[in-house]
Amino acid sequence: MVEWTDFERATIQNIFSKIDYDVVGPAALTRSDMCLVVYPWTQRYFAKFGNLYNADAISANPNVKAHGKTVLCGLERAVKNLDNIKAEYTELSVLHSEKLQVDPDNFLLLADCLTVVIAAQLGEDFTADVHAAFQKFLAVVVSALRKQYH
Ligand code: HEM
Repeated sequence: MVEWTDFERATIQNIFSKIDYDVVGPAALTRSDMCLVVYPWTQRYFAKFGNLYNADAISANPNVKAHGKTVLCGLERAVKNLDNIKAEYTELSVLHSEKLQVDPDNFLLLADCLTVVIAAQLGEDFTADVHAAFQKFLAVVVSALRKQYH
């Protein structure tokens, strides 16, 4: 069972209330310094999304953009269920492991990309304490996503 301080709860809720899902999710996947570009092996999971030929193609790809928002909506479920993230993510974990066969090391890469984009969005509000709370949230999310891997 993960314990959250009041500060951590408030900080995580606050971050998600401030960010624009249509911007942050897609940016974390597609910005030229972000996940699908910097870690090109992550592209193999998205073959059906069409043209991922180079950074420009990736950032213009509407399927990838839509998926960025899907990931943020997935994270929102965790924010709304901070005390029960593992249970909330059971199906998502099974999906990524059994059906999509995503190498779970990639979760951390995407988590880091999200952190960079959110830090840029929050600017000076992204203090060391906020960073620590967000990092903890992502660690719990990643651990929940890994839960159903055998
Ligand atoms: C923070 C980590 C992540 C979260 C919260 C997350 C969340 C989600 C969600 C909510 C879906 C949609 C599930 C559904 O349709 O029921 C999804 C699908 C998917 N995810 Fe993830 N994901 C994460 C990391 C990753 C990573 C790192 C990869 C691969 C490198 C990946 C690959 C996929 C693929 C290929 C799909 C299916 C896309 C499609 O067919 O439309 N995910 N993910």
